[in-house]
Amino acid sequence: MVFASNEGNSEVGVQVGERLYLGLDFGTSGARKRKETVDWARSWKQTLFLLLEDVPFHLRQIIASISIDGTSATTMIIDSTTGEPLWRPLLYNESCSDALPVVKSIAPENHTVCSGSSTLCKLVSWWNSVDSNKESAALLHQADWLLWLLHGNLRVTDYNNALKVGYDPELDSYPLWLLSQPYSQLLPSVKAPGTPISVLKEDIRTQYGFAKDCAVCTGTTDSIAAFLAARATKPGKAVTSLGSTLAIKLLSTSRVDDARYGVYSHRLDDKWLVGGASNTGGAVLRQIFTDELLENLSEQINPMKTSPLDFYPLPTVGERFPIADPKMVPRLHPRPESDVEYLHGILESIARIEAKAYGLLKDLGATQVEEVFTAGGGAKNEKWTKIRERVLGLPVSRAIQTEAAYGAALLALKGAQQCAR
Ligand SMILES: Nc1ncnc2c1ncn2[C@@H]1O[C@H](COP(=O)(O)OP(=O)(O)O)[C@@H](O)[C@H]1O
Ligand SMILES: O=C(CO)[C@H](O)[C@H](O)COP(=O)(O)O
Repeated sequence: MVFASNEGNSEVGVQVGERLYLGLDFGTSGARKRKETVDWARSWKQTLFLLLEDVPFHLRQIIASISIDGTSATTMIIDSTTGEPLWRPLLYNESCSDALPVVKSIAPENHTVCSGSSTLCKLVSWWNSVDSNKESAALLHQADWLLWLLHGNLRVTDYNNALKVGYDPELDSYPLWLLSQPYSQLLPSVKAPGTPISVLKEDIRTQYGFAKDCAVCTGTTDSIAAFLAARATKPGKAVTSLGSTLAIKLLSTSRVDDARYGVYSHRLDDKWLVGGASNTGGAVLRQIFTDELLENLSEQINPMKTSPLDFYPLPTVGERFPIADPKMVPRLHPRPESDVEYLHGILESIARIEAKAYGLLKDLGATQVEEVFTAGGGAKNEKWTKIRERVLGLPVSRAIQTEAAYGAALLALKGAQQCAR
């Protein structure tokens, strides 16, 4: 949870008349409860209200707007009247490859939806597996559903979250091949990220003491929120989010989409955020080392030395980008005796995947990457930054704001500015 202020910083020392803008990150570990929690929807809802309670009471009255980011392609099938889930949420990295042949038969070749983990595959998989509730169902993404709990208007999303269900952000509409399907009635209406939808619901506002005019605005995906937080505005600037996964976003003047490699382009105003998300990243590190050990071992690494170890670190079977292969097997052997060498090999192997990813974006026609900012938990690892700089052959630095929640707060600010017009 992060506040942005109209004074341009994220400190919460408040001046008279100042307003604050609240961003909540429901990224992979941002606002998740424990791993063993099975009822995701209940857990997210509880966490949302715990976060509202965590906002210091004296600040609640001056919060002008709220926005939320969530994991991309985390799909909820809900009752269109009550908003209650009709099915368990299908998480961002789940693959519904049973629906892939059908989706491939209706979508253009190599379209972003042609991946088992796309929102559209999840929708089609659900549609084909149930007999009841089809008429009353609606589709929302994780961030949309949480925002609905705050503003009460069902069936609204943003064009970033809608990308993987097939929304075309260039045409600003769902394509005809999608609208002609029987399940198109489930699709939410689409707004730009940071669009004010409504004021905070009366009961929540009075219970928690928020202001009467507190606006709830559309959100975005977690890695776009991390990009926004880094405030990179020129084509050629990129953000690598080293969280549980490794997500890459490069600001480009040209749009590139190719499901064969898990590459897609999100719209960012009049430009494109080209990239993809690999399943490598911090989750696999956490399977092997504690965060404390990671820090200690990293200190002993000489980042100027090339590691001869060639791994493909994945937490489980399956990769999305730069190789889209749901059957890819993790490669983390041979494990050397020295844990420092082992970690060095893993960090360097992840850096090689990152380098391959940026190389691929260039080959597919995106603007050439010039500089990489890092967000997420891995951003604090200076040795890793040095390794990545050597392997990528590019300047790499930690973003000034590494929290995706800050990007969501910037969207809340954008929404509040629209309200003020
Ligand atoms: N010193 C470190 N070096 C590299 N990675 C780290 C370090 N400390 C934590 N991490 C990784 O950061 C990840 C958490 O980052 P975060 O941005 O919170 O992830 P998420 O995508 O889940 O929101 C963990 O998976 C952990 O392995
Ligand atoms: O891997 C993820 C989980 O942290 C990201 O949510 C995700 O897949 C990246 O998607 P997008 O590029 O659509 O934001």
